[in-house]
Amino acid sequence: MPLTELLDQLPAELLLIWHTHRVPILLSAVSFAALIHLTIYLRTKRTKISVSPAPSSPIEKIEIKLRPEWLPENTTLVAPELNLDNHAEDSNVVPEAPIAKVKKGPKTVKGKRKTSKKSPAPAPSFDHKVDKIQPIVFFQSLAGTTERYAAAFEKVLTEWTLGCDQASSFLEPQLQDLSYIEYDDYFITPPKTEDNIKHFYIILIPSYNIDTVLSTFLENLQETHNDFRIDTSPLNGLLGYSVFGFGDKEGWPTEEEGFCSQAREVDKWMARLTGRKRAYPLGMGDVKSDAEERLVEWRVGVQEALVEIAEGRGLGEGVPGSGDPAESDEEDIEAAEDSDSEGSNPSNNRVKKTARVDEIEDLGSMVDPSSTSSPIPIDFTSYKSTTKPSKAAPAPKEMVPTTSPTHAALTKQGYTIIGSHSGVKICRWTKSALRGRGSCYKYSFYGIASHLCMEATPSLSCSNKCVFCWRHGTNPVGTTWRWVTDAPDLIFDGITAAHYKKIKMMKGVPGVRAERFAEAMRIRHCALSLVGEPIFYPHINELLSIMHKNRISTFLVCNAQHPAQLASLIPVTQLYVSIDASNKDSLRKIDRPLHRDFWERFCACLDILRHRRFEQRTVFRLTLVKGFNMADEVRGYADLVERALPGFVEVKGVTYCGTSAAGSAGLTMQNVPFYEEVAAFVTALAEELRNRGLTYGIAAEHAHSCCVLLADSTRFQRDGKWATRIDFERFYDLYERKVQGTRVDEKGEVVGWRPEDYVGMETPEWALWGNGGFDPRDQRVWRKGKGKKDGEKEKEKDEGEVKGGNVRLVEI
Ligand SMILES: Cc1cc2nc3c(=O)[nH]c(=O)nc-3n(C[C@H](O)[C@H](O)[C@H](O)COP(=O)(O)O)c2cc1C
Ligand code: SF4
Repeated sequence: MPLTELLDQLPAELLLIWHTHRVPILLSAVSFAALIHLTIYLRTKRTKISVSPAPSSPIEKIEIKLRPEWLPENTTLVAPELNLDNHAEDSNVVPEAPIAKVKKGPKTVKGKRKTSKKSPAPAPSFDHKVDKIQPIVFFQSLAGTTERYAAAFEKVLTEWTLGCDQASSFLEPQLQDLSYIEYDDYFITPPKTEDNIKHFYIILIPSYNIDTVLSTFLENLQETHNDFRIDTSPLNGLLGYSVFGFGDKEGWPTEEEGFCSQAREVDKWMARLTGRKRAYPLGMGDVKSDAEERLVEWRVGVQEALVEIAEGRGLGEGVPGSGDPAESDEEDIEAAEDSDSEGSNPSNNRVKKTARVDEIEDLGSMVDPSSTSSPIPIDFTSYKSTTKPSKAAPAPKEMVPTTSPTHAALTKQGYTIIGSHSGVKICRWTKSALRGRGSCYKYSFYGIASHLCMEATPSLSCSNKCVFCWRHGTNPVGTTWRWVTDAPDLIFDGITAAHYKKIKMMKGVPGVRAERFAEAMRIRHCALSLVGEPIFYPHINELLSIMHKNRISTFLVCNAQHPAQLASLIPVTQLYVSIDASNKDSLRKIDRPLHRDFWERFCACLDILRHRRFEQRTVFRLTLVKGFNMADEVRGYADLVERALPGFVEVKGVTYCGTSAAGSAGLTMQNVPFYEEVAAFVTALAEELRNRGLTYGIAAEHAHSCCVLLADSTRFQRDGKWATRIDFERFYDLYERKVQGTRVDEKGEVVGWRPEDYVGMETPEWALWGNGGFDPRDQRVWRKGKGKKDGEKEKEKDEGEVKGGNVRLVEI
């Protein structure tokens, strides 16, 4: 057949083939495509796994996302600096560039469609023959005070409901922590239960003039009220409610100055959400004076209101639910506007209803751009007003003014306050070393002689309220830097001068050794761990540079709550992160963080530490508190070690100060672990890490301060012997680029130094695990009643000074 004829017939032939074999052809094509897809997928997965190099490799790339809300406020750290490249040397990380702090986008509220503003849901009638009252005691607590009051309150209320004449009308009161419940289950409508169960809300809350979980609760209440799809009074189905606030008159003497401000806000929003079903007036108590008394008074009033309801008389005259018409919504708005203009909590700004139209048009600029691809949630509930001109920001205040009670309390405890936010204190180990009675564990592990060490902080404020913090109740707390800021050189001059002054005062103390006294007049080390959070200070990098320039080593401890600042930190001699718990729940209980997203912040800090391990010595500091963070947490801690791969893990038993602050945090001597218990914990942790193929071993101990050191044996051993000590001079030389480091990039070019570049001498024999950790050249002094017992492993659970009957243990 000629070619032209063949070509003419080709389309018809192909069509015939297609019609005859189309099913197998299609199936083969689909299978082929699936095979290719699967291959690509598996290859990608394998590639991801193999990207993670061995722990000590200096070419690991990790991506750490710094959320916009983590960017510090009122500091000199600006967005472009906030990446992991901001070191004294080059870095190999590709961080996600943080975006400027953005306005919070509107929240999506799930709820039923609003029927009509003018037709609130029918109020529940209470038939005392068949209906039951379910009281729910809600509380929120950051530092534990309200939680304790709420638990006691619920107990007394339960006894009362069981014993009162109307007992048959009451179900057992429930206690609910607002931190754990789903707001939507309770604060959009009353809980769904059997028809004859009617709810009564009792709310106990403290007040915080900073952004905390309480702000979230308040925002939720007002957003629910403002959501046009939800009835303005969706909690009208409640029998009633009442709120009690705990505040502090010492700091916030009057309501105008903020006393119980958030309790007042909650009461206001609950009035709106319930259609004014305030069963008993808002109660308020000052935790430092009359809280107990006020709470009892208020409870009696609430009980009387409950009796009225149980006996079918409702909430009394003039209150909706008793037949009197609800106050109009307009009045409601007016009242809210008034209270706004009176300067209520700035975190609780609302959208005025009259501003709604503008806001709908404005929404485009407020919605998170990432959400625009998905179906746009209908949401006009933002509480941040865009129409109201913002008031000028108040001038910053001093963190610890000289006239404040905090200043007086800290000074009494031996701190010298420098400027208005820095502090220095001579620690007991410095005194001990001056007298030849031994240095702290930092000497055994790293070679820091305590008489050459200064303990200081540039920020007395902290964003946690750890249960074991012995400065508790005296140091200020806060989530953002909002204070007058002192210059770093002034702080440096101030703390060093104060330290020397304190050393000089030791001149006449019996036992002080002349040579050590002379040596102490030249500070060699600074432990930035005294109190508060050093990286909170906006100019921390400048302060660190001054120290390094003066050849003072820096041991900086941070609480893993400020990832942006941690990412921006220049290298320090040894970087610590406090690891106070192995999981979110436990961390919340023990650190009582003020940040809502504390766990995400914590995890981000671990990732930053993982990256930092290539350029400086990184340390996990675990503080073991029996009953809080020890039992069954070994695997959890091992997970965290595996995540951050620190060079060292210091495990320390908590030190106890028998102050009322510790007691009120629920801490007693029973929470202090014995040294054997700490040692057993460390042994179990080391085994768990070994089982995971991680190269940690127990390097050293300082039984005297109940502290054990785990270290990465691939990095801190020399010829099979532990070398945990530091070559400080070499660190400064590396820092000043007088000598070259050995950290290389992917191309093999030197980009900086590694912790291995300033490893010092071998760990001395007496400091090794099993040898106790006390330098034989020093004289060991036993406190009264604590003589040396058989064997070195006696129960050294309360080393410290005895002051006024209280055991005060001093950690550094
Ligand atoms: C950072 C901070 C801010 C506070 N702000 C206020 C305030 O604005 N008004 C007030 O009355 N009390 C304020 N207080 C006092 C607390 O409300 C009070 O200590 C309360 O007992 C804390 O309760 P909690 O332990 O259950 O968290 C504040 C306390 C702190 C630590
Ligand atoms: S992080 Fe430190 S200063 Fe802050 S509360 Fe905890 S122990 Fe105290």
